[in-house]
Amino acid sequence: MSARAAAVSIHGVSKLFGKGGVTALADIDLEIQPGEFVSLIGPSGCGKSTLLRIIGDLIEPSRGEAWIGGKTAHQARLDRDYGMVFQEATLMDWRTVRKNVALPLEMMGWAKARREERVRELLQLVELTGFEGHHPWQLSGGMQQRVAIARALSFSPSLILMDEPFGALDEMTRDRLNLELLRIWEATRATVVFVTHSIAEAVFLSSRIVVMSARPGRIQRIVEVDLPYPRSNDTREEPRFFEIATEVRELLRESHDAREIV
Ligand SMILES: Nc1ncnc2c1ncn2[C@@H]1O[C@H](COP(=O)(O)OP(=O)(O)OP(=O)(O)O)[C@@H](O)[C@H]1O
Repeated sequence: MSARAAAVSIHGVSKLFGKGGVTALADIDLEIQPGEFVSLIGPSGCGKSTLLRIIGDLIEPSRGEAWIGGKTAHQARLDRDYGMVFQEATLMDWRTVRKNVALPLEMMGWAKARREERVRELLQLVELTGFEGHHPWQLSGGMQQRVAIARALSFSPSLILMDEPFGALDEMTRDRLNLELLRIWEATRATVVFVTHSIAEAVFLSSRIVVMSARPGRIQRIVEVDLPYPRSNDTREEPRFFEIATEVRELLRESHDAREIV
């Protein structure tokens, strides 16, 4: 792997589901540099999750290639270069917070003492120290997502893939977790690819926003977000924040199903 390889490199990717079925993605080219925070936004069904899953080697493209840090997506998965977080926290209800976060490390055969040390660090990072012995059902939705984020970070992945991780949370909780996610991102220096339906969330978090159009899913435009990091709640009040949000909203309106976007 070359030191200068892109974190994600997508070349001519198309995805067709079933024979003569849905063309979910057509001719996607995208390069993401190490340490970037890139959001994918677009109308429902435009292929955001499909693209994220191709990057994560959960599904194969029908055409084209996905390279991760100079490796094939498949090799990157074998090397555990990914952390993944989905809309549902998918925690194991019968395991405590500590044991949920430790699960990938257990599967990799880490010794107990090393595992415990790592879990301690991770829970500190997501501000859940003190909740080690709780079960998922004793936590709020936002706390559960923080456990899922800690678990995804357990191997110190270089790439974190997030599919609407805060989509099921109320707006206040989402805003707070957005801030926390930026702090974690800055601390880990990982590359993040983030799927969202929320324009405000995309602008607040991202260094670039990939605006997609529907049927078949294509990249309509990539919007640079030139708001400086670290960002704070004040960032959401800046005129530049509104300008970029308006630009993204207008791009989405140009695309057919833009009314589905909130
Ligand atoms: N496993 C599958 N089999 C058949 N069609 C699929 C499959 N997965 C996705 N699709 C279709 O591919 C298209 C893109 O789906 P995808 O879930 O990637 O879109 P999305 O932009 O993430 O949507 P949403 O914003 O609603 O989550 C849709 O038309 C969907 O019905």
